[in-house]
Amino acid sequence: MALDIKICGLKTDAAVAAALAGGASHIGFIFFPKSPRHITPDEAARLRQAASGRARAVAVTVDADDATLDEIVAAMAPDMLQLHGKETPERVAAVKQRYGLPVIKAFAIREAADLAAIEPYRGLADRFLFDAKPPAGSELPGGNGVSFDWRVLAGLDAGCDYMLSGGLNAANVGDALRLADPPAIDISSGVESAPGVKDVALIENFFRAVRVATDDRAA
Ligand SMILES: O=C(O)c1ccccc1NCC(=O)[C@H](O)[C@H](O)COP(=O)(O)O
Repeated sequence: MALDIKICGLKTDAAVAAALAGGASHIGFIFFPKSPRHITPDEAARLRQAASGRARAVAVTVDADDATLDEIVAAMAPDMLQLHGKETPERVAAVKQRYGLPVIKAFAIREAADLAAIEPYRGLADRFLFDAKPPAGSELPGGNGVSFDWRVLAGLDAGCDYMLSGGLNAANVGDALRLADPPAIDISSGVESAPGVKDVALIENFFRAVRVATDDRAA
């Protein structure tokens, strides 16, 4: 099965183009004002055009209310919504019903026991995203460049569809793929030269590293 790759926190045409050229299956746009990757729905609407028919545009929000989601969905017509806050199963169900869009629900993971949190969301979220717990003092629930022990994911059942996220970069993605064998991966700060500043060369380098690792897996 092909590995899905999401490049998240895109803010420029050059970064979107590099993600698409590398073969991203998903591109993520952040709607969280405290994030250095935050953009407006109108900016996302323009940026996502290049991805039409090539990659899924994901709107990433944190405990967003209906009015905020209404504005995002109306402006940029995302292919998926990523809920990266403390959204309850009931909220996930309500969001799915209101917009008729697939939902990625994010969870913060440090140890195997943290995976129990997904149980009430099975059958509701279309895909899970496993990110590291934010470091103390961080105002961001994601995009912190911190990883967790990927080996805890190896125990998940085969039917569990998820993205491995948190602290990935070109140097460690091979280990992540080998240890967890995930169906999908997600990266943000590992392809940045500074917080919120995507670097085309780092994006290219990341895809190169993924190709090397996946070729090794297939061999
Ligand atoms: O990236 C952000 O700034 C962000 C802010 C608020 C909520 C979610 C956010 N990112 C979500 C993602 O999907 C990131 O790609 C994920 O957390 C991994 O980030 P990184 O560890 O930097 O690769």
